[in-house]
Amino acid sequence: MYNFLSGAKRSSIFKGFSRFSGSLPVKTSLTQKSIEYIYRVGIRNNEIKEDLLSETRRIHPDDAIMSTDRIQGDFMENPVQSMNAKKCIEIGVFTGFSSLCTALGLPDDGKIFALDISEEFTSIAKKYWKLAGIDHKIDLVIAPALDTIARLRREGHENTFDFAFLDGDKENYLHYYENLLPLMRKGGMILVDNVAFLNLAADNTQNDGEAVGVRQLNERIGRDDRVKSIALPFGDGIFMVTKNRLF
Ligand SMILES: C[S@@+](CC[C@H](N)C(=O)[O-])C[C@H]1O[C@@H](n2cnc3c(N)ncnc32)[C@H](O)[C@@H]1O
Repeated sequence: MYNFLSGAKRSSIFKGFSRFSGSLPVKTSLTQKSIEYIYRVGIRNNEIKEDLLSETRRIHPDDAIMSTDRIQGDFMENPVQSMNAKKCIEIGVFTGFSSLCTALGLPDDGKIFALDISEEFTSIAKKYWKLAGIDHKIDLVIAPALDTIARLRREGHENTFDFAFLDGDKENYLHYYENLLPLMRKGGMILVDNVAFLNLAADNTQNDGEAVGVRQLNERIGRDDRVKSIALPFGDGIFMVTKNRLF
């Protein structure tokens, strides 16, 4: 028997939870308590992930906010594993949390090209990748990511990547996307972090380079017929983008 509360009780509980934003009906019934509950039951315990994030907070307290959200990290392991991804690329490594999550979804012979410019941040990454026993899956490249992507394209890697995670400097987001897409195989997936960019993307009065960069890419993806896409409202917002065809 269908028993999702009685009709009257259901409608009284949901009253006020369906909010309208312009012409978009947004059904959100989640209270803060429920969000915390979902995080509690939904995130799998992993000591190395927790240790990496707490060392990041201790050593880089002012930058620790850059780590990918804990639930997003666990989320990304799932498409990586279910699509049998083997060849991945990440732009923006920081202390290595998102690369660790991607690597945990890969088979033993999978590979991530992990791109960053900071030896200092990524020294923590290397320590935890080794502790997790996944360091052999990650090739760290310390150089401006646009240069590394251009080199990969020249060296014949176009149409070969299964999965990409875009989380680098936001001013360059649109350039990263346009240069990453040719590297992806048909059906390959790009996850783009920070769709909301700390609530600045939705505020058109915020015109610094990073907010503008994120906004430009969000609008580009939404109109791009080379891909399927959906933006998911958790963490700082994440765009899931799948390449439709070769071009
Ligand atoms: C938001 S953090 C990445 C967070 C990471 N995904 C994680 O889960 O911890 C952005 C990173 O981009 C790097 N970055 C900034 N400019 C870059 C560039 N031109 N090329 C490559 N990486 C860059 C920074 O050093 C920083 O580590």
